[in-house]
Amino acid sequence: MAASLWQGYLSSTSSLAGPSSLKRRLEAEEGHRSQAFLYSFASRNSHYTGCLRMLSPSSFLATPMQLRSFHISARLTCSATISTSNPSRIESVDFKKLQNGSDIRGVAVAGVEGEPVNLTEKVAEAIAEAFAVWLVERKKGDSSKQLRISVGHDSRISADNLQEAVALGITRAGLAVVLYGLASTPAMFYSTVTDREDMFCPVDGSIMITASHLPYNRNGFKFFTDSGGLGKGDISNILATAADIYVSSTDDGQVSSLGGSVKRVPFMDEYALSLVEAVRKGAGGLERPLEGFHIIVDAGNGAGGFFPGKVLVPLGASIAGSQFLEPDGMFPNHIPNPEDKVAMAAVKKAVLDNGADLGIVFDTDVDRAAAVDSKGNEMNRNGLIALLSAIVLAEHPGTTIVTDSVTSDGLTEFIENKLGGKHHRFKRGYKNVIDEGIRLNSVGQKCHLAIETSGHGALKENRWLDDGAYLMVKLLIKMAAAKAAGEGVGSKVLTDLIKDLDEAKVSIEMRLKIDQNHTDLGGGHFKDYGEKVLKHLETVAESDPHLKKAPVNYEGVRVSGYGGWFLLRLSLHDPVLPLNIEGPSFEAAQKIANVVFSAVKDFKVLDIKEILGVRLDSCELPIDVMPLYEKVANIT
Ligand SMILES: O=P(O)(O)OC[C@H]1O[C@H](O)[C@H](O)[C@@H](O)[C@@H]1O
Repeated sequence: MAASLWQGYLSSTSSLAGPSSLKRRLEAEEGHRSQAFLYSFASRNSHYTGCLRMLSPSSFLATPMQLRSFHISARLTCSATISTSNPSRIESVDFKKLQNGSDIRGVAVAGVEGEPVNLTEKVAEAIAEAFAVWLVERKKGDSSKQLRISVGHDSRISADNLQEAVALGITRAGLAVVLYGLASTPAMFYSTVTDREDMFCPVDGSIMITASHLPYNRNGFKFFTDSGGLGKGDISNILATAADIYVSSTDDGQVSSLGGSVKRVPFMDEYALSLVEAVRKGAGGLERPLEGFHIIVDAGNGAGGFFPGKVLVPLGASIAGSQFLEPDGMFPNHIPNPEDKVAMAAVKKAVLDNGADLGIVFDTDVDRAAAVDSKGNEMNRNGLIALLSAIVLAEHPGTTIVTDSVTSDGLTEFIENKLGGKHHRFKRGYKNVIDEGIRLNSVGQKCHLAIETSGHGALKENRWLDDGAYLMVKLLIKMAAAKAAGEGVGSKVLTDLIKDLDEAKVSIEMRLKIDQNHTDLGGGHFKDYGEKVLKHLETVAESDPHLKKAPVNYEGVRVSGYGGWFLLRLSLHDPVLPLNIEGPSFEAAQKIANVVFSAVKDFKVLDIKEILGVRLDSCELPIDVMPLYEKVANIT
């Protein structure tokens, strides 16, 4: 039996508790990883899973307690023929719980109390295999060639392990794998519609390994074909297939090899070039249309670090002061999330400190974005929607703008009365919003932009690709065009576009939890309970002369009154009723909060502490409702 000797880094990313198997994964790196071998085997008395990889010091970290610094250099002797004589059945997993709307999300790294790992490598393998099976079924008319799937990931610490597992699952189903490494979610969709055989494109399907802005211990998957992101129904089917694959597999120590159907290509370069070309085209064909502009990017240590060097620099912009471009799955600086106040404050500070013209912030996987102008004014949430609406409506007068449900009344007024467009306020959820934009066009109602307050957004001209980077491309084109027209360099052209947007003085978002362990729930489903709360609130609101129910509304209860509005709705995923309130003053917001409070206070399963926080004076606030006042920091 010939033994192979390897040297590299050994680290643990799994629970220290329980009789979990030991897996060692060895990857030989030769040149550009032209040859990759994957071995796995089990050991009953080990209490951690391991990962060994050569020359890859950055991503393999230790237990979450010491994640930043734990690296053990090890010499391991490993034989491909090792096997156990007693194969153990793998631990049971509730695959349904991994569904998050049209995404898959789970806990991939152990160590956070109350959050056991449910997205193990074995689970990931089964899910990837199930996606491959789904894809084969869908493309069965085209059986002449081996189908291929691209795989990319964001900067999470579990990314490399999951990527290997995903590649294994796909090859087991007999499909080819194209690995992109660190990538953005929109680039993955782009790979399904790009004609570049030297890059193995178009691929038939694509998997992005990401959990967006969620904490470091989570991870998940998004799936694409050339028709866009998979929907909820497809994800449910894939998870059901994956559960079957998973239970019929054993952790038997058999050698698995990725074989030769795995390729690696620098696809992000190709995608970045498409953004560069879009700006050049939009700016009248100039090679360096951003010459003279100083633009700062804050990637929050996610996957967006490519943007300054590969998009802005070729266009001629200065990127000095751009920050947090290095991928770091512990997100040491701030959460990469354009809705997050700390993230927005960070990019704002960088813009002001450096005297830049514009700041751009991305979420972890770059399907969401926001901006700040040279004065530090934030252009996110309603502001970003207003800005993109102004740009799109100038190109397509009268078009419909589809948004999510938590957009402001001020935005409607701006789109309809100032820009002459139509605001179609739909449901929360980027896929809901984008699909609605596509549907409207199919029934003859023109729509060119579908965008959420979260910073997700898609344009018809860009194949409805949900792409934060492309939203920023639209802003860059506007700035470049203004410069070319002799209107000067800077972001004033953007600021001016939304000067008539009337933003509410107070904007509050709360998430009222439905306690699933409460005896009053009586074993019922939280969604049914939430619906009861909403029904009751609706009845109360209808009988209150100060209030007016929104005439058209697609989810929850949306009501105007006291110069502002509220929306209470069921979360898309969680046992939570998110409550949004906007008002012209804190007093008005309090009055609105009182309405909701009085209506829902007898629903004991609902945690209404947060509303209490709005009702009381700050001096009377109990400690546990204090966080509300951070939310109220939106008072302008
Ligand atoms: O309904 P919520 O819990 O507020 O979540 C709603 C959000 O869920 C996910 O994060 C989706 O990616 C977003 O598009 C959506 O807006």
